Amino acid sequence: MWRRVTSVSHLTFAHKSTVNKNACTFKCWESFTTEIPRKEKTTYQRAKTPFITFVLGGPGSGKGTQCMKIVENFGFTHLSAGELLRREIASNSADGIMILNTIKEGKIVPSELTIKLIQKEMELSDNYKFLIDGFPRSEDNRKAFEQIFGAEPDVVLFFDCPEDEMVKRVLNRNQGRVDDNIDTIKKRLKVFTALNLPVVNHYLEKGKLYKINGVGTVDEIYKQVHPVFSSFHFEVRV
Ligand SMILES: Nc1ncnc2c1ncn2[C@@H]1O[C@H](COP(=O)(O)OP(=O)(O)O)[C@@H](O)[C@H]1O
Ligand SMILES: Nc1ccn([C@H]2C[C@H](O)[C@@H](COP(=O)(O)OP(=O)(O)O)O2)c(=O)n1
Ligand SMILES: [Mg+2]
Repeated sequence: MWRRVTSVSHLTFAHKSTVNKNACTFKCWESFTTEIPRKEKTTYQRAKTPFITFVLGGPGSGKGTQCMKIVENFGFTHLSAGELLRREIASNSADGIMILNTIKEGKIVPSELTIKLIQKEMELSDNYKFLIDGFPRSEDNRKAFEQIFGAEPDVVLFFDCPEDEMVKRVLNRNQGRVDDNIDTIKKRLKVFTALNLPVVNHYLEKGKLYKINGVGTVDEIYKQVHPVFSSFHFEVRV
């Protein structure tokens, strides 16, 4: 269910993909009715233009879980910034200790480092559809990405979830993560409010934000997510 919650605007900024350029779009869509605007038939696959989705939301808001369903249904490649950083720690790379200490403190790793890891994965992939999960987490992340890639995302999903629900989920996550403890979670929530919400507001103003109610069962939440992508006429897997 979707409804328009803010005014109409034209996208006039520089964009790598020509498909959405100057397209008339709405500032923000919030789940309310299943009717969301049908995008014109796209040529993403033929053109191999990267289709970039940023997946935002606080810790435990369900980003990774919903990304798995988008991958299953629409064949995206899922790049979790946090997962790439954890892999870097595990590989004992030169930056590993710094990344570990940053994550333990609930802080944000320097943008250039995270972007380098994302970029490497994108270059290794044959796919053109990417979910970049947990990125950008700050205005600095966002600006550095735009500068390095010379592109903006096509879609930004934002999983809106109350803090108490996020804390409950993170404490039950059981993945042995160094940052899934109450002290670090409190710090991460503060960092989320201070640094990530400005990014959310930026994309709201740009007309790219799809705000998803992150409370409910996984399937209930995915029912709000699916129409965002079907509106782009990607092939749906059966
Ligand atoms: N809708 C939901 N209801 C209850 N638990 C959920 C829901 N979605 C995800 N979870 C669980 O909550 C935890 C955090 O989800 P996750 O997808 O890892 O969130 P994020 O990537 O935003 O931190 C995981 O253990 C996951 O299985
Ligand atoms: N863009 C990013 C993404 C994650 N990080 C660091 C800081 C985050 O607290 C941790 C974990 O991120 P991750 O996205 O895996 O966390 P959640 O799935 O939201 O619980 O990684 C970062 O520094 N910069
Ligand atoms: Mg995650």
